[in-house]
Amino acid sequence: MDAFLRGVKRKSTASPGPRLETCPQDDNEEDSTDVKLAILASLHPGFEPDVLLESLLAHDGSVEAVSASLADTDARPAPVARSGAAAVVGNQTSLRGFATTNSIVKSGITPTKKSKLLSRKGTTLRLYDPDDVAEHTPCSIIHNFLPADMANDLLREMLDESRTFEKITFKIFDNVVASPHTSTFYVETEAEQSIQKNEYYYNGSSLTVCFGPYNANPEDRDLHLWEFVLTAKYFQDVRRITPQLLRVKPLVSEAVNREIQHRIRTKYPDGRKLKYQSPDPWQPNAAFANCYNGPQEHVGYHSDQLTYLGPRAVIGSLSLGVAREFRVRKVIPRDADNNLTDDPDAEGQISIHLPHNSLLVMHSEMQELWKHSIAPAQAIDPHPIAGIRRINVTYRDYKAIFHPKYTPKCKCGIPTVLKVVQKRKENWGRYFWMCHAGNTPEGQSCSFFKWADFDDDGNPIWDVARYRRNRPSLQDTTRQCSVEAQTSPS
Ligand SMILES: O=C(O)CCC(=O)C(=O)O
Ligand SMILES: [Fe+2]
Repeated sequence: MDAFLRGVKRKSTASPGPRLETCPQDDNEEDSTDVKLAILASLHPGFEPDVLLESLLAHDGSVEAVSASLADTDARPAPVARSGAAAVVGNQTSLRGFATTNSIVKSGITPTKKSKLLSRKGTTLRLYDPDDVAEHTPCSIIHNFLPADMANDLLREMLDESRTFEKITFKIFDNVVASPHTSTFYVETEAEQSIQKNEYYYNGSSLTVCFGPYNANPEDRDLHLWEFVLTAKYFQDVRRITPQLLRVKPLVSEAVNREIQHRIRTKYPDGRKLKYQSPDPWQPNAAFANCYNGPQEHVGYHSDQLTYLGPRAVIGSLSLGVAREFRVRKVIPRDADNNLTDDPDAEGQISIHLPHNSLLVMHSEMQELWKHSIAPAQAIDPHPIAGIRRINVTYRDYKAIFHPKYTPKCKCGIPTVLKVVQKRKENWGRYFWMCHAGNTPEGQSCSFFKWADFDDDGNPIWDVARYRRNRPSLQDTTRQCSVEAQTSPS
Protein backbone atom coordinates (compact mmCIF):
# COMPACT_ATOMS: atom_id res chain seq x y z
CA MET A 1 0.00 0.00 0.00
CA ASP A 2 1.38 3.30 -0.99
CA ALA A 3 0.57 5.03 2.26
CA PHE A 4 2.32 8.30 2.57
CA LEU A 5 2.55 11.43 4.54
CA ARG A 6 2.62 14.85 3.07
CA GLY A 7 3.58 16.77 6.14
CA VAL A 8 3.78 16.38 9.87
CA LYS A 9 3.35 19.46 11.95
CA ARG A 10 3.48 19.90 15.59
CA LYS A 11 2.06 23.07 16.86
CA SER A 12 1.89 24.75 20.19
CA THR A 13 -1.65 25.50 21.17
CA ALA A 14 -0.86 27.37 24.34
CA SER A 15 -3.51 29.73 23.08
CA PRO A 16 -5.86 27.27 21.44
CA GLY A 17 -7.16 28.18 18.02
CA PRO A 18 -10.76 28.23 16.95
CA ARG A 19 -10.92 24.57 16.05
CA LEU A 20 -10.13 23.55 19.57
CA GLU A 21 -12.58 26.01 21.04
CA THR A 22 -15.44 24.69 18.98
CA CYS A 23 -14.43 21.07 19.17
CA PRO A 24 -17.15 19.40 21.22
CA GLN A 25 -14.92 16.83 22.85
CA ASP A 26 -11.35 16.28 23.78
CA ASP A 27 -11.03 12.95 22.10
CA ASN A 28 -10.76 13.67 18.42
CA GLU A 29 -8.63 10.67 17.73
CA GLU A 30 -7.14 11.19 21.15
CA ASP A 31 -8.25 7.62 21.52
CA SER A 32 -6.49 6.35 18.47
CA THR A 33 -4.37 3.88 20.34
CA ASP A 34 -2.06 3.26 17.44
CA VAL A 35 -1.10 6.89 17.27
CA LYS A 36 -0.59 7.06 21.02
CA LEU A 37 1.53 3.93 20.82
CA ALA A 38 3.48 5.41 17.98
CA ILE A 39 4.14 8.53 19.99
CA LEU A 40 5.20 6.47 22.97
CA ALA A 41 7.35 4.22 20.80
CA SER A 42 9.13 7.22 19.41
CA LEU A 43 9.72 8.59 22.92
CA HIS A 44 10.58 5.26 24.57
CA PRO A 45 12.06 3.09 21.83
CA GLY A 46 13.27 0.41 24.28
CA PHE A 47 9.79 -0.76 25.19
CA GLU A 48 7.79 -3.45 23.44
CA PRO A 49 4.43 -2.39 21.93
CA ASP A 50 2.45 -4.66 24.23
CA VAL A 51 4.12 -3.11 27.28
CA LEU A 52 3.29 0.35 26.02
CA LEU A 53 -0.27 -0.76 25.27
CA GLU A 54 -0.85 -2.16 28.72
CA SER A 55 0.74 0.85 30.29
CA LEU A 56 -1.56 3.06 28.26
CA LEU A 57 -4.57 1.13 29.48
CA ALA A 58 -3.33 1.28 33.05
CA HIS A 59 -3.05 5.07 32.75
CA ASP A 60 -6.50 5.56 31.26
CA GLY A 61 -5.12 6.33 27.83
CA SER A 62 -2.96 9.25 28.96
CA VAL A 63 0.21 9.45 26.90
CA GLU A 64 1.56 12.00 29.31
CA ALA A 65 1.09 9.74 32.33
CA VAL A 66 2.65 6.73 30.60
CA SER A 67 5.54 8.80 29.41
CA ALA A 68 6.14 10.13 32.90
CA SER A 69 6.02 6.65 34.41
CA LEU A 70 8.46 5.28 31.84
CA ALA A 71 10.83 8.21 31.97
CA ASP A 72 12.76 7.01 35.02
CA THR A 73 12.60 3.36 34.12
CA ASP A 74 15.28 1.34 32.42
CA ALA A 75 14.43 0.56 28.81
CA ARG A 76 13.83 -3.08 29.72
CA PRO A 77 10.12 -3.83 29.76
CA ALA A 78 8.69 -4.32 33.21
CA PRO A 79 7.48 -7.87 33.84
CA VAL A 80 4.20 -6.63 35.22
CA ALA A 81 3.36 -4.95 31.96
CA ARG A 82 4.16 -8.10 30.00
CA SER A 83 1.62 -10.05 31.92
CA GLY A 84 -1.04 -7.83 30.46
CA ALA A 85 -0.73 -9.30 26.98
CA ALA A 86 -3.56 -11.53 25.90
CA ALA A 87 -3.41 -14.99 27.37
CA VAL A 88 -3.02 -18.07 25.23
CA VAL A 89 -6.22 -18.46 23.32
CA GLY A 90 -8.42 -21.24 24.51
CA ASN A 91 -8.51 -19.84 28.03
CA GLN A 92 -11.81 -18.06 27.69
CA THR A 93 -14.35 -18.17 30.43
CA SER A 94 -17.90 -19.17 29.65
CA LEU A 95 -20.49 -17.41 31.72
CA ARG A 96 -23.25 -19.89 30.97
CA GLY A 97 -23.34 -20.99 34.56
CA PHE A 98 -24.03 -17.62 36.04
CA ALA A 99 -25.01 -15.06 33.40
CA THR A 100 -28.56 -14.30 34.34
CA THR A 101 -30.74 -13.26 31.46
CA ASN A 102 -29.97 -15.45 28.48
CA SER A 103 -33.14 -17.47 28.31
CA ILE A 104 -35.32 -14.41 28.58
CA VAL A 105 -33.40 -12.61 25.89
CA LYS A 106 -33.35 -15.68 23.65
CA SER A 107 -37.11 -16.08 23.81
CA GLY A 108 -37.55 -12.46 22.79
CA ILE A 109 -40.35 -12.07 25.32
CA THR A 110 -38.75 -9.40 27.42
CA PRO A 111 -36.63 -7.29 25.16
CA THR A 112 -34.15 -4.78 26.55
CA LYS A 113 -33.92 -6.33 30.00
CA LYS A 114 -30.71 -4.86 31.33
CA SER A 115 -28.10 -7.55 31.85
CA LYS A 116 -26.09 -7.72 35.02
CA LEU A 117 -22.77 -5.94 34.65
CA LEU A 118 -20.01 -8.55 34.77
CA SER A 119 -17.07 -6.51 33.55
CA ARG A 120 -14.65 -5.01 36.09
CA LYS A 121 -12.42 -2.04 35.52
CA GLY A 122 -8.81 -3.17 35.42
CA THR A 123 -9.63 -6.79 34.61
CA THR A 124 -10.51 -8.69 31.45
CA LEU A 125 -13.70 -10.70 31.26
CA ARG A 126 -13.24 -13.51 28.75
CA LEU A 127 -16.22 -14.72 26.76
CA TYR A 128 -16.56 -17.71 24.51
CA ASP A 129 -20.22 -18.61 24.44
CA PRO A 130 -22.30 -16.82 21.72
CA ASP A 131 -25.16 -16.18 24.16
CA ASP A 132 -22.77 -14.51 26.59
CA VAL A 133 -21.28 -12.41 23.80
CA ALA A 134 -24.73 -11.21 22.71
CA GLU A 135 -25.71 -10.55 26.28
CA HIS A 136 -22.70 -8.61 27.50
CA THR A 137 -21.29 -6.90 24.43
CA PRO A 138 -22.66 -5.01 21.40
CA CYS A 139 -21.69 -7.97 19.21
CA SER A 140 -22.99 -11.36 18.27
CA ILE A 141 -20.92 -14.28 17.06
CA ILE A 142 -21.60 -17.34 14.93
CA HIS A 143 -19.09 -20.17 15.30
CA ASN A 144 -18.37 -22.57 12.41
CA PHE A 145 -20.04 -20.05 10.18
CA LEU A 146 -19.12 -21.27 6.69
CA PRO A 147 -19.06 -24.82 5.43
CA ALA A 148 -15.57 -26.03 6.38
CA ASP A 149 -14.30 -26.27 2.78
CA MET A 150 -15.53 -22.83 1.93
CA ALA A 151 -13.79 -21.33 4.96
CA ASN A 152 -10.55 -23.10 4.06
CA ASP A 153 -10.77 -21.99 0.42
CA LEU A 154 -11.22 -18.40 1.51
CA LEU A 155 -8.42 -18.71 4.04
CA ARG A 156 -6.02 -20.08 1.40
CA GLU A 157 -6.95 -17.34 -1.02
CA MET A 158 -6.50 -14.62 1.61
CA LEU A 159 -3.20 -16.06 2.85
CA ASP A 160 -1.97 -15.79 -0.69
CA GLU A 161 -3.32 -12.26 -1.03
CA SER A 162 -1.85 -11.24 2.32
CA ARG A 163 1.68 -11.78 1.05
CA THR A 164 1.29 -8.38 -0.56
CA PHE A 165 -0.77 -6.65 2.16
CA GLU A 166 1.16 -3.74 3.59
CA LYS A 167 1.49 -1.95 6.86
CA ILE A 168 0.00 1.52 6.99
CA THR A 169 2.84 3.88 7.73
CA PHE A 170 2.90 7.39 9.09
CA LYS A 171 5.45 9.70 10.51
CA ILE A 172 5.79 11.23 13.95
CA PHE A 173 8.63 13.69 14.36
CA ASP A 174 11.41 12.01 12.45
CA ASN A 175 10.20 8.46 12.95
CA VAL A 176 8.24 6.52 10.39
CA VAL A 177 5.78 4.38 12.31
CA ALA A 178 4.14 1.32 10.81
CA SER A 179 0.80 -0.16 11.81
CA PRO A 180 1.25 -3.31 13.89
CA HIS A 181 -0.37 -5.53 11.25
CA THR A 182 -1.00 -5.46 7.50
CA SER A 183 -4.19 -4.78 5.57
CA THR A 184 -5.86 -4.00 2.29
CA PHE A 185 -9.21 -2.99 0.90
CA TYR A 186 -11.52 -4.70 -1.62
CA VAL A 187 -14.37 -3.30 -3.71
CA GLU A 188 -16.45 -4.95 -6.37
CA THR A 189 -15.96 -3.12 -9.65
CA GLU A 190 -13.21 -1.36 -11.51
CA ALA A 191 -15.21 1.85 -11.30
CA GLU A 192 -15.37 1.60 -7.52
CA GLN A 193 -11.65 0.88 -7.41
CA SER A 194 -10.96 4.12 -9.16
CA ILE A 195 -13.46 6.05 -7.03
CA GLN A 196 -11.94 4.67 -3.84
CA LYS A 197 -8.45 5.58 -4.95
CA ASN A 198 -9.31 9.06 -6.03
CA GLU A 199 -12.22 10.33 -4.03
CA TYR A 200 -12.23 8.77 -0.56
CA TYR A 201 -10.16 9.89 2.39
CA TYR A 202 -9.37 7.71 5.37
CA ASN A 203 -8.86 8.77 8.87
CA GLY A 204 -6.25 6.11 9.52
CA SER A 205 -3.62 8.53 8.36
CA SER A 206 -5.49 11.67 9.09
CA LEU A 207 -5.24 11.95 12.77
CA THR A 208 -5.24 14.80 15.17
CA VAL A 209 -3.92 13.83 18.52
CA CYS A 210 -4.44 16.09 21.49
CA PHE A 211 -2.91 15.57 24.86
CA GLY A 212 -1.30 17.73 27.35
CA PRO A 213 1.08 18.70 29.49
CA TYR A 214 3.91 16.79 27.97
CA ASN A 215 7.01 15.91 29.97
CA ALA A 216 9.47 14.41 27.55
CA ASN A 217 11.12 17.65 26.50
CA PRO A 218 11.65 20.18 29.27
CA GLU A 219 10.84 23.09 27.00
CA ASP A 220 7.44 21.55 26.27
CA ARG A 221 6.44 21.29 29.88
CA ASP A 222 4.31 24.38 30.05
CA LEU A 223 2.27 23.73 27.01
CA HIS A 224 -1.28 22.72 27.56
CA LEU A 225 -1.78 20.93 24.37
CA TRP A 226 0.21 19.50 21.56
CA GLU A 227 -1.27 18.82 18.24
CA PHE A 228 0.14 16.25 15.92
CA VAL A 229 -1.27 16.62 12.48
CA LEU A 230 -0.91 13.81 10.06
CA THR A 231 -2.10 14.13 6.54
CA ALA A 232 -5.11 12.39 5.17
CA LYS A 233 -4.32 9.80 2.60
CA TYR A 234 -5.98 8.12 -0.27
CA PHE A 235 -5.94 4.34 -0.24
CA GLN A 236 -3.70 3.34 -3.08
CA ASP A 237 -3.97 -0.40 -2.61
CA VAL A 238 -7.61 -0.92 -3.47
CA ARG A 239 -8.22 -4.33 -5.00
CA ARG A 240 -10.99 -5.98 -6.92
CA ILE A 241 -12.92 -8.41 -4.79
CA THR A 242 -11.56 -11.95 -5.09
CA PRO A 243 -13.63 -14.99 -6.17
CA GLN A 244 -13.78 -16.46 -2.66
CA LEU A 245 -14.65 -13.14 -1.01
CA LEU A 246 -17.44 -12.74 -3.50
CA ARG A 247 -18.65 -16.30 -2.98
CA VAL A 248 -18.87 -15.80 0.78
CA LYS A 249 -20.48 -12.38 0.61
CA PRO A 250 -24.13 -13.46 0.22
CA LEU A 251 -23.78 -15.80 3.20
CA VAL A 252 -22.35 -13.00 5.31
CA SER A 253 -25.06 -10.66 4.12
CA GLU A 254 -27.84 -13.08 4.94
CA ALA A 255 -26.46 -13.91 8.38
CA VAL A 256 -25.78 -10.30 9.34
CA ASN A 257 -29.28 -9.22 8.37
CA ARG A 258 -30.71 -12.08 10.41
CA GLU A 259 -28.56 -11.12 13.40
CA ILE A 260 -29.62 -7.47 13.08
CA GLN A 261 -33.28 -8.40 13.19
CA HIS A 262 -32.73 -10.73 16.12
CA ARG A 263 -30.87 -8.01 17.99
CA ILE A 264 -33.63 -5.49 17.36
CA ARG A 265 -36.29 -7.91 18.61
CA THR A 266 -34.43 -9.03 21.67
CA LYS A 267 -32.24 -6.17 22.85
CA TYR A 268 -33.44 -2.79 21.69
CA PRO A 269 -36.07 -0.69 23.47
CA ASP A 270 -39.60 -1.77 22.47
CA GLY A 271 -38.10 -4.17 19.95
CA ARG A 272 -37.51 -1.31 17.49
CA LYS A 273 -34.41 -0.30 15.61
CA LEU A 274 -32.25 2.38 17.20
CA LYS A 275 -32.55 6.02 16.32
CA TYR A 276 -30.32 6.76 13.28
CA GLN A 277 -30.05 3.05 12.45
CA SER A 278 -30.89 2.36 8.83
CA PRO A 279 -34.12 0.40 8.28
CA ASP A 280 -32.78 -0.86 4.94
CA PRO A 281 -31.22 -4.28 4.53
CA TRP A 282 -27.51 -4.33 5.21
CA GLN A 283 -25.72 -4.63 1.86
CA PRO A 284 -21.97 -5.11 2.05
CA ASN A 285 -20.17 -3.55 -0.91
CA ALA A 286 -16.63 -3.31 0.44
CA ALA A 287 -14.33 -5.52 2.46
CA PHE A 288 -11.39 -4.47 4.56
CA ALA A 289 -8.95 -7.34 5.15
CA ASN A 290 -6.35 -7.58 7.90
CA CYS A 291 -3.52 -10.03 8.43
CA TYR A 292 -1.89 -10.63 11.83
CA ASN A 293 1.34 -12.46 11.22
CA GLY A 294 2.22 -13.88 14.63
CA PRO A 295 1.18 -13.24 18.21
CA GLN A 296 2.62 -9.74 18.50
CA GLU A 297 0.71 -8.28 15.57
CA HIS A 298 -2.36 -6.48 16.75
CA VAL A 299 -4.56 -3.44 16.33
CA GLY A 300 -5.04 -0.90 19.11
CA TYR A 301 -8.31 0.27 20.59
CA HIS A 302 -10.36 2.29 18.12
CA SER A 303 -13.82 2.83 16.72
CA ASP A 304 -14.28 2.37 13.01
CA GLN A 305 -14.73 5.49 10.99
CA LEU A 306 -18.37 6.29 10.32
CA THR A 307 -17.79 8.83 7.56
CA TYR A 308 -18.80 6.51 4.72
CA LEU A 309 -20.92 4.04 6.67
CA GLY A 310 -23.13 6.58 8.39
CA PRO A 311 -24.33 6.53 11.99
CA ARG A 312 -25.20 3.27 13.75
CA ALA A 313 -23.19 1.23 11.27
CA VAL A 314 -23.17 -2.57 11.32
CA ILE A 315 -20.04 -4.53 10.33
CA GLY A 316 -19.70 -8.24 9.58
CA SER A 317 -16.27 -9.52 10.60
CA LEU A 318 -15.03 -12.93 9.54
CA SER A 319 -12.07 -14.56 11.32
CA LEU A 320 -9.90 -17.21 9.69
CA GLY A 321 -6.75 -19.03 10.75
CA VAL A 322 -5.21 -18.54 14.18
CA ALA A 323 -7.70 -17.77 16.97
CA ARG A 324 -7.14 -14.40 18.62
CA GLU A 325 -8.74 -12.19 21.24
CA PHE A 326 -11.06 -9.39 20.20
CA ARG A 327 -11.30 -6.93 23.07
CA VAL A 328 -14.08 -4.44 23.55
CA ARG A 329 -14.66 -1.78 26.16
CA LYS A 330 -17.46 0.66 26.63
CA VAL A 331 -16.70 4.37 26.65
CA ILE A 332 -18.30 6.04 29.65
CA PRO A 333 -18.64 9.79 29.19
CA ARG A 334 -17.27 12.18 31.80
CA ASP A 335 -18.97 15.24 33.21
CA ALA A 336 -17.59 18.77 33.28
CA ASP A 337 -15.51 17.90 36.36
CA ASN A 338 -14.03 14.92 34.56
CA ASN A 339 -15.94 12.41 36.69
CA LEU A 340 -17.28 9.24 35.10
CA THR A 341 -21.04 9.41 34.65
CA ASP A 342 -21.62 5.69 35.15
CA ASP A 343 -20.26 2.70 37.05
CA PRO A 344 -16.51 2.57 36.26
CA ASP A 345 -16.81 -1.22 35.96
CA ALA A 346 -18.78 -0.65 32.77
CA GLU A 347 -15.44 0.41 31.25
CA GLY A 348 -13.89 -2.97 32.02
CA GLN A 349 -12.38 -4.89 29.14
CA ILE A 350 -14.27 -7.82 27.64
CA SER A 351 -12.44 -10.31 25.50
CA ILE A 352 -14.27 -12.29 22.82
CA HIS A 353 -12.57 -15.42 21.58
CA LEU A 354 -12.43 -15.38 17.75
CA PRO A 355 -11.77 -18.90 16.46
CA HIS A 356 -11.22 -19.87 12.83
CA ASN A 357 -14.40 -19.60 10.75
CA SER A 358 -16.35 -17.37 13.11
CA LEU A 359 -18.50 -14.45 12.04
CA LEU A 360 -18.65 -11.58 14.50
CA VAL A 361 -21.35 -8.98 13.95
CA MET A 362 -20.60 -5.55 15.37
CA HIS A 363 -24.07 -4.16 15.92
CA SER A 364 -25.41 -0.64 15.69
CA GLU A 365 -24.43 0.40 19.18
CA MET A 366 -20.80 -0.63 18.74
CA GLN A 367 -18.91 2.17 17.01
CA GLU A 368 -20.51 5.07 18.85
CA LEU A 369 -20.43 3.61 22.36
CA TRP A 370 -17.58 1.13 22.43
CA LYS A 371 -13.97 0.70 21.32
CA HIS A 372 -12.46 -2.50 20.02
CA SER A 373 -9.01 -3.97 19.46
CA ILE A 374 -7.09 -7.15 18.68
CA ALA A 375 -4.76 -7.65 21.60
CA PRO A 376 -1.18 -8.87 21.23
CA ALA A 377 -1.02 -12.49 22.39
CA GLN A 378 1.62 -14.10 24.57
CA ALA A 379 1.25 -17.30 22.62
CA ILE A 380 -0.96 -18.74 19.91
CA ASP A 381 -2.02 -22.17 18.75
CA PRO A 382 -0.74 -22.53 15.18
CA HIS A 383 -3.44 -23.24 12.62
CA PRO A 384 -2.95 -26.23 10.25
CA ILE A 385 -3.37 -24.07 7.14
CA ALA A 386 -2.48 -20.57 8.32
CA GLY A 387 0.46 -21.37 10.61
CA ILE A 388 0.85 -18.32 12.86
CA ARG A 389 -1.32 -16.03 10.75
CA ARG A 390 -4.82 -14.76 11.38
CA ILE A 391 -6.90 -13.30 8.58
CA ASN A 392 -9.80 -11.01 9.26
CA VAL A 393 -12.25 -9.72 6.68
CA THR A 394 -14.68 -6.97 7.67
CA TYR A 395 -17.54 -6.63 5.20
CA ARG A 396 -18.91 -3.09 5.15
CA ASP A 397 -21.91 -1.28 3.72
CA TYR A 398 -20.64 1.94 2.18
CA LYS A 399 -23.73 4.09 1.81
CA ALA A 400 -24.13 6.00 -1.45
CA ILE A 401 -25.49 9.03 0.36
CA PHE A 402 -22.25 9.29 2.34
CA HIS A 403 -20.08 9.44 -0.75
CA PRO A 404 -17.60 12.29 -0.24
CA LYS A 405 -19.21 14.26 -3.06
CA TYR A 406 -22.18 14.87 -0.73
CA THR A 407 -20.56 15.28 2.67
CA PRO A 408 -19.53 18.76 3.88
CA LYS A 409 -16.18 20.05 2.76
CA CYS A 410 -13.92 21.96 5.11
CA LYS A 411 -11.93 25.09 4.39
CA CYS A 412 -9.10 22.92 3.07
CA GLY A 413 -11.54 22.01 0.30
CA ILE A 414 -11.71 18.32 1.07
CA PRO A 415 -14.53 16.17 2.47
CA THR A 416 -14.77 16.15 6.23
CA VAL A 417 -14.83 13.26 8.67
CA LEU A 418 -17.91 12.17 10.65
CA LYS A 419 -17.38 11.82 14.38
CA VAL A 420 -19.53 11.44 17.47
CA VAL A 421 -19.13 12.94 20.93
CA GLN A 422 -18.12 9.90 22.92
CA LYS A 423 -16.27 10.90 26.05
CA ARG A 424 -17.99 14.08 27.20
CA LYS A 425 -21.41 14.10 28.82
CA GLU A 426 -22.08 17.48 27.28
CA ASN A 427 -23.43 16.84 23.78
CA TRP A 428 -22.81 13.12 24.26
CA GLY A 429 -24.00 11.11 21.25
CA ARG A 430 -24.12 14.12 18.92
CA TYR A 431 -22.51 13.70 15.55
CA PHE A 432 -20.34 16.28 13.88
CA TRP A 433 -18.29 16.84 10.75
CA MET A 434 -14.75 18.04 11.17
CA CYS A 435 -11.65 18.74 9.13
CA HIS A 436 -9.52 15.72 8.34
CA ALA A 437 -6.73 17.95 9.61
CA GLY A 438 -3.63 18.84 7.81
CA ASN A 439 -4.27 17.21 4.50
CA THR A 440 -3.11 20.09 2.40
CA PRO A 441 0.49 19.93 1.21
CA GLU A 442 1.26 22.44 3.95
CA GLY A 443 -0.18 20.03 6.47
CA GLN A 444 -2.18 22.68 8.31
CA SER A 445 -5.49 21.82 9.91
CA CYS A 446 -8.39 24.20 9.28
CA SER A 447 -10.99 25.11 11.87
CA PHE A 448 -13.99 23.48 10.22
CA PHE A 449 -16.62 22.07 12.55
CA LYS A 450 -20.32 21.46 11.93
CA TRP A 451 -22.90 19.47 13.87
CA ALA A 452 -24.29 16.64 11.73
CA ASP A 453 -28.04 16.24 11.46
CA PHE A 454 -29.70 13.00 10.45
CA ASP A 455 -33.27 11.86 10.14
CA ASP A 456 -34.37 8.94 12.32
CA ASP A 457 -33.08 6.50 9.72
CA GLY A 458 -29.60 7.99 9.72
CA ASN A 459 -29.83 9.88 6.43
CA PRO A 460 -28.08 13.23 6.39
CA ILE A 461 -30.74 15.85 5.87
CA TRP A 462 -28.85 18.88 4.73
CA ASP A 463 -28.48 17.91 1.14
CA VAL A 464 -31.11 15.40 0.20
CA ALA A 465 -32.12 17.33 -2.90
CA ARG A 466 -28.58 17.23 -4.22
CA TYR A 467 -28.34 13.54 -3.48
CA ARG A 468 -31.61 12.78 -5.27
CA ARG A 469 -30.39 14.58 -8.38
CA ASN A 470 -27.40 12.24 -8.52
CA ARG A 471 -29.07 9.11 -7.29
CA PRO A 472 -29.90 7.35 -10.58
CA SER A 473 -26.25 6.77 -11.41
CA LEU A 474 -25.57 5.53 -7.89
CA GLN A 475 -28.44 3.09 -8.10
CA ASP A 476 -27.07 1.84 -11.38
CA THR A 477 -23.74 1.20 -9.72
CA THR A 478 -25.37 -0.73 -6.90
CA ARG A 479 -27.43 -2.78 -9.31
CA GLN A 480 -24.37 -3.56 -11.35
CA CYS A 481 -22.58 -4.79 -8.20
CA SER A 482 -25.35 -7.12 -7.18
CA VAL A 483 -25.65 -8.57 -10.68
CA GLU A 484 -21.95 -9.28 -10.63
CA ALA A 485 -22.29 -10.90 -7.24
CA GLN A 486 -25.05 -13.20 -8.46
CA THR A 487 -23.16 -14.29 -11.55
CA SER A 488 -19.87 -14.74 -9.76
CA PRO A 489 -18.08 -18.08 -9.75
CA SER A 490 -19.05 -20.08 -6.71
O1 LIG B 1 -9.10 -8.04 13.11
C1 LIG B 1 -10.20 -7.83 13.60
O2 LIG B 1 -10.96 -8.70 14.00
C2 LIG B 1 -10.67 -6.39 13.76
C3 LIG B 1 -10.13 -5.46 12.73
C4 LIG B 1 -10.67 -4.08 12.89
O3 LIG B 1 -11.05 -3.67 13.94
C5 LIG B 1 -10.74 -3.19 11.73
O4 LIG B 1 -10.32 -3.57 10.62
O5 LIG B 1 -11.24 -2.07 11.89
FE1 LIG C 1 -12.13 -1.82 13.70
